[in-house]
Amino acid sequence: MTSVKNAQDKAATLIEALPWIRQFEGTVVVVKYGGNAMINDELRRAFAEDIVFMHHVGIKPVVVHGGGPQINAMLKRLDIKSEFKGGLRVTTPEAMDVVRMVLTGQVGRELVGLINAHGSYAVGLSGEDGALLQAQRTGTVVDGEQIDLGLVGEVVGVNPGAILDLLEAGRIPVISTVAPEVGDASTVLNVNADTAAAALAIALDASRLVVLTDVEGLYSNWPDKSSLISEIGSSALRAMLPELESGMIPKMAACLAAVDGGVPRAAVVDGRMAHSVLLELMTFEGIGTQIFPDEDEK
Ligand SMILES: Nc1ncnc2c1ncn2[C@@H]1O[C@H](COP(=O)(O)OP(=O)(O)O)[C@@H](O)[C@H]1O
Ligand SMILES: CC(=O)N[C@@H](CCC(=O)OP(=O)(O)O)C(=O)O
Repeated sequence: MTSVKNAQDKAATLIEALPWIRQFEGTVVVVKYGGNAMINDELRRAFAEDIVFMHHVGIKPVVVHGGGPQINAMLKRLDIKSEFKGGLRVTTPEAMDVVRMVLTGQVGRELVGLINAHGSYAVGLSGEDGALLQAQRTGTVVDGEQIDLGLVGEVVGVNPGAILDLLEAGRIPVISTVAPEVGDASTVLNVNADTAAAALAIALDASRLVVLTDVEGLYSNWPDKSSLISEIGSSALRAMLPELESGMIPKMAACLAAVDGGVPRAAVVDGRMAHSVLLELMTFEGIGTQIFPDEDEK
């Protein structure tokens, strides 16, 4: 009897996914995989399974990855100092070489390998390939003071041609977020992966931006973990932005930019939970924090 009940539960779970599969079929979903969410092999494998599952039900996943902790580890090994201001890494030319090497040569390669354990789907590329991203140097403001971040860029242009070609060919693009500087393609800039994922989601007309990180979502009263916000409209989030700290600043600014730019929903979910991408996309409740445009306010 138990096994029949188990089988029925499994069938119910599959059926729950049906309206979502219908809704997202044929659409682009940009999934940002944060370095802090790449905790162990089991979770990384579950992430790759979610992406391959999406591909097989007719969704077009585009993976944009981070790798902040992995960059930190390599900088430490090489004895290069690095600090964050306003959630962004102050990037010297020496650090930039490491950022590019780790994101494109290490983290991106590993993700491609994990996805391709299921078949030859994933193709890795960076913002430099096919002039995918163009970036402009940017600073940040901390406590009212303008800070120079060095070789850090914000995305000012996206050439989605290379991605669209890959999607058309049935591939899964895996993107690392270093980008040539506008007007000087020989200089590469370090772009925060959340920022880049939002720009790509807008340019690709994505139906969702899903951001995996190492917290359940956005807390209204960080670090009080009882204050998880399950959904928030764009104006309310805009009002919260000046209060946010560290990595949540670029993350929430990116979700807001995506929704303002026409992406119907952005969500921040807990990448420490296996299959968080599918749970967010394919269940009625979703998980984490979902950001919606003001006009959808109930
Ligand atoms: N209001 C908040 N709600 C949730 N997390 C917050 C908040 N403010 C700051 N944080 C911090 O932001 C971190 C996520 O950003 P970050 O470390 O850059 O993640 P990732 O590597 O996934 O991009 C969380 O681990 C948490 O320490
Ligand atoms: C400018 C800037 O801060 N760039 C990030 C790029 C990687 C990233 O965004 O990684 P996560 O998503 O894991 O945080 C950095 O150097 O760490």
